[in-house]
Amino acid sequence: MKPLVVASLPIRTRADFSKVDQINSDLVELRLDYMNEPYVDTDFIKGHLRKLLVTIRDKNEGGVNPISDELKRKILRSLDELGVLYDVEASFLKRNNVNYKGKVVSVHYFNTVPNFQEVKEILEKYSKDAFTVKVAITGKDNYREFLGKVSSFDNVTIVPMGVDPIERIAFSLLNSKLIYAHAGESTAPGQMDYCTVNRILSCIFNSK
Ligand SMILES: O=C1C[C@@](O)(C(=O)O)C[C@@H](O)[C@@H]1O
Repeated sequence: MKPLVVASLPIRTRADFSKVDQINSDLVELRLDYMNEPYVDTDFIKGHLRKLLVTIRDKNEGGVNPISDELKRKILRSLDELGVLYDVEASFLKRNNVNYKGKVVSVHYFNTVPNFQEVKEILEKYSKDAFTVKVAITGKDNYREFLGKVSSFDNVTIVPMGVDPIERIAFSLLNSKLIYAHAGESTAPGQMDYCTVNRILSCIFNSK
């Protein structure tokens, strides 16, 4: 199945929200952790519900600015009331009671490839009810074999980080619900621009 293309967009100021309307991808990820004080424009969210994936990335999983669990919990709960898709780390869910059903549950390893059992437990716990469970891993050691094992699970999103961006296309064809790309400014190593991703996937899936 063709993966959904997520254009990841750093949001530093309220003016940055207006960039969403210029982006023609399946989803636009609003990286609110780029803001010093994350701000949710409720009217804007309501007007773009089906296009948005809101992320407030924990600093210890690649986030830019620190945010307290309390503030993040409050924002995620308000986003849940609006019915908008958001990303929440499995590690955050261990500490906080917020809804993950129909949301992106994520885990990120920027330095090493972890023990598979750790990720297997996350996949088994969340993949039934989440929108998808996303596993993002740095391109070191046995990361291909590791992500190959992740691809055998249902409802996963596979993100190899810091490698040739074409590998994201390859893994997305294996079995990945989402493929992350940039809209001019990368939010992680190894992203391709979303227009190129759209073009490549159209060639692959329109030719099938
Ligand atoms: O978790 C992910 C994946 C990502 O880290 C990437 O490697 O494309 C980019 C982040 O913005 C997103 O929240």
